[in-house]
Amino acid sequence: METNLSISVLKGVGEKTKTYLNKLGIVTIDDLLHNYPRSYESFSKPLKIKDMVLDEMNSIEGSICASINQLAKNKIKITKTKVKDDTGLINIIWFNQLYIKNKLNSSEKFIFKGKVEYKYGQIQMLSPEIYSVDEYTKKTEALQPIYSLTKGLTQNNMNNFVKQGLLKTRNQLKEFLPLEIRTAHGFSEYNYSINQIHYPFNMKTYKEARKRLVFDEFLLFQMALLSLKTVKEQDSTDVIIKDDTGIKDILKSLPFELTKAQLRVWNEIKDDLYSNKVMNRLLQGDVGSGKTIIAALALALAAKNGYQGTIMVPTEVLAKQHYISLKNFLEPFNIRIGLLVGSMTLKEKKEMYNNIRNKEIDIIVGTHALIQEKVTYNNLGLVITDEQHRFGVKQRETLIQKGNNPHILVMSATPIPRTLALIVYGDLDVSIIDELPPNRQTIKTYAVDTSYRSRVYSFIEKEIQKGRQVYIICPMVEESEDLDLESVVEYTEKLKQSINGSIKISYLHGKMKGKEKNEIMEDFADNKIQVLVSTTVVEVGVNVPNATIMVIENSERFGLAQLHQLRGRVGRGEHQSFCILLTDTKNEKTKERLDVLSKHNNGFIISEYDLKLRGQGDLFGIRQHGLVEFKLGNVFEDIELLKLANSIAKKIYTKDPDLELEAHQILKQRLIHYIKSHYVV
Ligand SMILES: Nc1ncnc2c1ncn2[C@@H]1O[C@H](COP(=O)(O)OP(=O)(O)OP(=O)(O)O)[C@@H](O)[C@H]1O
Repeated sequence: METNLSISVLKGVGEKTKTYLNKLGIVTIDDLLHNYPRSYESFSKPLKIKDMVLDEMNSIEGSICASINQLAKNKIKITKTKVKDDTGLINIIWFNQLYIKNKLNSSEKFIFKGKVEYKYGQIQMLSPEIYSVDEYTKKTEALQPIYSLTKGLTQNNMNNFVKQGLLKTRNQLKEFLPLEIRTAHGFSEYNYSINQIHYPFNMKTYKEARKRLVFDEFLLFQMALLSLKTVKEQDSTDVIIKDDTGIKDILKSLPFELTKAQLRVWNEIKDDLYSNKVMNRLLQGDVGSGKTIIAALALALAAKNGYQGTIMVPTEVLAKQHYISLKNFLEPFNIRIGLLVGSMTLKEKKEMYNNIRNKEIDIIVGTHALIQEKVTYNNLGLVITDEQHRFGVKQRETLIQKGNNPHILVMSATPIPRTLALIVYGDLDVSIIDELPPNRQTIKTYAVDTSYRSRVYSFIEKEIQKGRQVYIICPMVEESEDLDLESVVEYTEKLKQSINGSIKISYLHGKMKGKEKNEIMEDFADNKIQVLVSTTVVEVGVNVPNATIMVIENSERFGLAQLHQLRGRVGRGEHQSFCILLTDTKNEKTKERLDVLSKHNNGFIISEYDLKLRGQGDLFGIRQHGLVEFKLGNVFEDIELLKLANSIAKKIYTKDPDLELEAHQILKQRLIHYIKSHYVV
């Protein structure tokens, strides 16, 4: 059975439904079967009649006392039944289903599942489902899937499609885990697991299925990572870095001293660069901890030793900002910096390509534009990617390929525990900047409801009078039809009416052209714009130390890690900064989340809370940051399985580097499919 058949082969999937399913990432039967339930519900044990809860769904077990069929005045056919157990009696009513009366044999017991209401002066159950005792007992053990939906789809639709999918592929999915691994670690069979993850017989079979499928996800991910990784930790490099004399002068020229944590990390990086092995290091640091200067020093060291270096960042705004910082830090020391981003004109780009090729530039800062075919580097010795989880692994690889075993530094502001980082990022060494520069004041954070908005605006006016600047974050770009969310464009208009007319306000969002965005950010950096209303495009790494207020509208929409990142845009200078989280949420969990932010400023602590507060599979921003997408696996809770997958992936490659053994053929096919669907640039 070909599981990559289109979902259109299923009954009930027409063009419209197909687009709805596509929205959920479901294109083939294979996708459908790997679209696991979001959660499950099970049938609860039947209650005694006296314990029924009014206005809720109840299940009761009882026998029939009497049943009659009647015709009501409005011609509706009614079946009325009295059911009793040892605690009481209840009336049950069905409409237009006269056949039910014959079904209800008075010598048998039945289970009735339905809503109990007080109507016409008595308690009654309306149109319940009817089960035999045996049937119902089975249901209490089984788990019913609940799927994520999109507009146009119902749980019934999804159930129907998945059931058809399972029927079509019945026990013919190709098992790809070698038998040896399955038996050694007690993993259940593939077909069984897929069936059980959708319709578990009971909790035990669900757990078995989940364990197997989580392992699958982790194994494929680890194997993909290893297969894409052409540069291994142990590889030697021809990049020779010996002389750091120039660096001492740069350090002396800085307007600040490096913190202890920065110094430690800088030494770790320097040691790597001095060794004859390729550096493969992850640099983690909380927001505002000062990663940029470390990157600048590493690039300068490479340049002073005759090598080109690049730094690839996810947005043009950030590229421009890094370009300016690096110029300030390094140009006085005869290090030439260039910028390469998509929005440059063809002429500008061509000129930059030439400069790079002829080594008239030492350090190139840019976005994806850096990995274009036309870019030929001249002695590329160091590749830095900032916020790399926004890039596919493949993109990082493409850049590395353009050098001759260059050193690699990956920078990230998403705090994750060290053991996890090691696995999730492959075998990178990890350096952590766990200290903020001195004289930073804690950002005062408040979660308030929208009735405070006008007070917030007065506060904004006061800070602006003092010369400071403000960010306001809204979740949407344009007015949205079905959600009551603030949109950037509308909001800016409203804001202009609500605050002092002389305040300069502008907006920024991801759909604007690169050039336009750069101009706005430059104006904001130069204090030509005082209030910037923006979507989360400012989230990653924007550095305007004069900004002291961060207002986040609809803050309930964001995860903790993202809120922490957003808040990190203020408090980057000497002035006291504030973060105001506006929300009208009544949800206790959300309030708790916002409360964590009000109490804590340290990203590592916040990430631990995030883990505790969020449920399974929805961990602190990893998914939201696109770091790694696991459908079932939770890299924290399933860490043992992740470690196992890591070691088994390595074993498989050691034994069979090109996956040529017979026992690995189906695994290889599955892996190719996985890589194609996850990592194609
Ligand atoms: N040791 C230091 N002492 C004082 N200021 C510092 C120090 N190191 C960096 N800074 C300043 O702190 C600010 C934040 O630094 P940087 O932009 O490098 O942070 P970051 O780690 O990249 O943060 P983010 O992840 O939020 O982008 C900058 O204005 C920088 O000049």
